[in-house]
Amino acid sequence: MVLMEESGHENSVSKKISGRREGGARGSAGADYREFDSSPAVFSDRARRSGHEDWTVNMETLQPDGSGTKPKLQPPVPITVKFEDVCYSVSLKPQTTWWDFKSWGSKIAHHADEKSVLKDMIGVVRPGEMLAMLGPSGSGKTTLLNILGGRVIKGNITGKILYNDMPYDKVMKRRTGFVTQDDVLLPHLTVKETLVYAALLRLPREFSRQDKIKRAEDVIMELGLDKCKNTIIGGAFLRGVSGGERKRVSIAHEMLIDPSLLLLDEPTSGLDSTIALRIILTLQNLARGGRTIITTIHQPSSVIFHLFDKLLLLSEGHTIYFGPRIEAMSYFDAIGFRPSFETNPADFLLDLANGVQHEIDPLDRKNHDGKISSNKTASDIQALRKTLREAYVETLVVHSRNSLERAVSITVEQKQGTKEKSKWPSTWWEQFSVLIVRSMRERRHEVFSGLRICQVLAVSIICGMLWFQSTPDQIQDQVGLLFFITTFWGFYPIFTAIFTFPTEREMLAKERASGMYRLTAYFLARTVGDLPLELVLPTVSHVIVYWMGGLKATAGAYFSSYLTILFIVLVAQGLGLLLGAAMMDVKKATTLASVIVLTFQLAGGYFVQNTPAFIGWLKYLSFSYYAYKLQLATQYTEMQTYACGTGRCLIVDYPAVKQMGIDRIGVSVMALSIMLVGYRFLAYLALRNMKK
Ligand SMILES: Nc1ncnc2c1ncn2[C@@H]1O[C@H](COP(=O)(O)OP(=O)(O)OP(=O)(O)O)[C@@H](O)[C@H]1O
Repeated sequence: MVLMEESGHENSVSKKISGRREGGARGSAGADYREFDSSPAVFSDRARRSGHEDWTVNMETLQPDGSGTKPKLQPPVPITVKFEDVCYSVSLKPQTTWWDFKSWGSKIAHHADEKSVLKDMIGVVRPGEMLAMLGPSGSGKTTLLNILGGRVIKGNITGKILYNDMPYDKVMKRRTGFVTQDDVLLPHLTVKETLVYAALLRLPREFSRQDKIKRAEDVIMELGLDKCKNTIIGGAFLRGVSGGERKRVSIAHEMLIDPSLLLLDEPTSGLDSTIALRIILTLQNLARGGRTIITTIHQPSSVIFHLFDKLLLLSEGHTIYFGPRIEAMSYFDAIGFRPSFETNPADFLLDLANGVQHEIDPLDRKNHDGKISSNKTASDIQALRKTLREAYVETLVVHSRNSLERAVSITVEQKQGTKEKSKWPSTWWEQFSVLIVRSMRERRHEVFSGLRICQVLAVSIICGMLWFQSTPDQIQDQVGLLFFITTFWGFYPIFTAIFTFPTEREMLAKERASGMYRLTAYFLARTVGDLPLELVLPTVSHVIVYWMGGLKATAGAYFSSYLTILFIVLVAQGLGLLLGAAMMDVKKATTLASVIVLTFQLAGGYFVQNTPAFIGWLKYLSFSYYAYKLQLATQYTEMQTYACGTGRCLIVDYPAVKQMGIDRIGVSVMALSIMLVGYRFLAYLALRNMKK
């Protein structure tokens, strides 16, 4: 009965879309659900019968051999993903803050609770198949997808996950595309820039630069992004492409490399039904080309539902169905659940996973618009979920376990390597140069934003006016100006550099997870790439302040003062990078930076001249101290004098200068050089240990 309903439903869908019929009458429900897995033969037969070929949306270029795309990508490597008894749990520690003593007590009193997120997940997806993971919100779809994509490191994972009977490794990483639920893209790049840079980084070395760009353009066409290719991606506060277009860019980003295994987290959420269908059709076409596709999906339309080959239905972290999509309804019919009125099978299955079964009230059955009732009490919901879980486990015991090949455990797997050598898609130098250009393009708006320019110009002009044409005779004012220049350019860059890594954290994690580039290439490109832009503002400011402020008008003094400013900017930038990379949280990093900035400023040698011995060492940590000393040395000589009382005194004897001294310049240069390299090196280490 249900089988007929399902077939009927499929027919009506097929008719609506393509006028073709899908599937035919099948055997009894029990007999139908004899396979845990669908064999390739059965699958390809099904694919032929599905008759969806004429739905194609400009798919020619996505043929398995890459026809229509020049040059040809390697044909996909067939990948079978098997997972068995996969469990995932996380420990929920009580929230403790160091300043809240009460929370310490609660931490001691309560042991961390283990939260089971996934329990005994089992399944297999073969090349050519598209698996949909369906389930209510919070049922564990994203978590399982992340685990299958090798992207979960926190928590406790047990079970077996194999890719062609091998563990997940670097080779697999580069064959895998992963589209996250939130689109992780650089907001200031255009669609075309985003995809061209991705192509340059991700496509194999055999491709020439022109070929890579051509591939990006082809994918833009395939995903219908041509109209918006020159529009910026945008973000929360920056108008860019639409949500649907952004999602398609994320998918295009992965499709560029023509991955053999493609994982997608809710690729259709927030899209209208036509675009959603188009995306799923694209994925189906990719699968037909021999790829393995695994996607989570929230609430598919019936049309979309019928495009999936396999279905994994989750309920509260448990599987309640895994198998061919076409057999899902017959399975539930066989265990006593069938829709009592015509409905989208996906809705029916989602309701079941939610522990709800809608029925037309028998008393109203005669009425055409009969009332829909559902057994919704909490205990009923739990009972239904339990029944479904148990029924699935029972079915699994009888039918399916044997069809999954046994494999070594996940812990053993991780120690084994694959024989195939992992290769970076591009050379270090290529990675560096693409990343440097990308980073400069992404930041061009930021660095030259009108606001920043106005800010620096305003401060410089005000500063120039306040100290207008000062002379060494006004020694107190002039050393004040030198200290101000040092502190301003010593701290301003910290607060811009702090944002560098935390704001790109997700991007970095995503790109590193897909093996796009080496961390050294990214790190150097990100830090070196910003330099020319970061150095323009201090250059402009220095011209204004130096000449308005009446500082020493010789080329030697001007340029050495200028180089000192650039030096301090670089050191401060390094400290900002370190704080950002170590904290990976802008709020925390800025708070810590403000404490450090104040400490360095106070210990810089201008405000306090007689520091107590126990804290006197602090100045040696302050880069302001060394930079201020260098600035003094650029302006004054040993024998230079200033007007004091009725006569003239040596500048080196003026208290603020005397306690700093203008000798031993080499030590200051050395100290700043160590900081310049040291902060960056520590920042790199912090980035390397960044939690995903
Ligand atoms: N690291 C973690 N710490 C605490 N809870 C976690 C963690 N990872 C997952 N969970 C919990 O596991 C459950 C499943 O989350 P998951 O994001 O996989 O659900 P989902 O089915 O993808 O939901 P949605 O459709 O809303 O995205 C949620 O209750 C989530 O809060």
